[in-house]
Amino acid sequence: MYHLLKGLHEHLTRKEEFSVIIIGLDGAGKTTLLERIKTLYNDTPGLSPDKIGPTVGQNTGKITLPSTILQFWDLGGQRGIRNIWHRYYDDCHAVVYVIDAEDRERFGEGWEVFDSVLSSPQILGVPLLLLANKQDSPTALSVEEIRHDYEDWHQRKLESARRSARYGENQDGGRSELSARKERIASLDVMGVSALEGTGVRAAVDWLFIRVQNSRR
Ligand SMILES: Nc1nc2c(ncn2[C@@H]2O[C@H](COP(=O)(O)OP(=O)(O)OP(=O)(O)O)[C@@H](O)[C@H]2O)c(=O)[nH]1
Ligand SMILES: [Mg+2]
Repeated sequence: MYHLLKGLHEHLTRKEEFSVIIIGLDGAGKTTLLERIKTLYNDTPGLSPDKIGPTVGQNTGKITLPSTILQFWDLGGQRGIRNIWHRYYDDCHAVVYVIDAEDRERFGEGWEVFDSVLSSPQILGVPLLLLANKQDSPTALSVEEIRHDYEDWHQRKLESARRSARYGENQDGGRSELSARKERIASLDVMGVSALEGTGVRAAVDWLFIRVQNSRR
């Protein structure tokens, strides 16, 4: 009887675990975000921002929510180590792409990388959240401005590719993939956060919590 009840209790209180990867250019604030999430949700606080250096490899963190565990993988964003991201794609349940909303000079590079993430077939159906970080800075672009900047960049890229007839139809696997990507951009969720101050971080975690439940794979 004891074992039966114990088993039942374990079954009823079991938590489902989901993996979330956090990617984006170096310096976007991914590790600061992960450590902020740990501080907000765990008893043991995460590292303070002044203790965080560039990530070579990965950092992990886990938080417990009602009936759910979110396991985060924060991956280094330096150019030379971005090519390991794809190894995490098969097993992730959500993707967070962080952009430094303050660093206008690197938007182009950020969108180029984001575009290759968007077109990765392994994560085509996986919830994807774009976070415009550093909203505490007076010079940061707002969520709307970030969205427009990406849409403009994408439009320009399509036009220049059309001129050289290399993008979309030919190189990227045909019309269906291009339209899947367009759909994805149209329904893209963008949220503003300050990893440094914690603003918007709970709203982003709520988004992840809801989206991973709704799209189990
Ligand atoms: N103002 C401001 N600065 C931030 C914020 N988040 C991160 N930073 C700063 O941005 C710099 C880079 O932050 P990291 O968290 O190390 O960036 P990362 O994306 O993990 O970089 P890699 O590990 O190299 O990929 C640090 O100086 C942070 O203090 C933010 O919300 N606001
Ligand atoms: Mg880092």
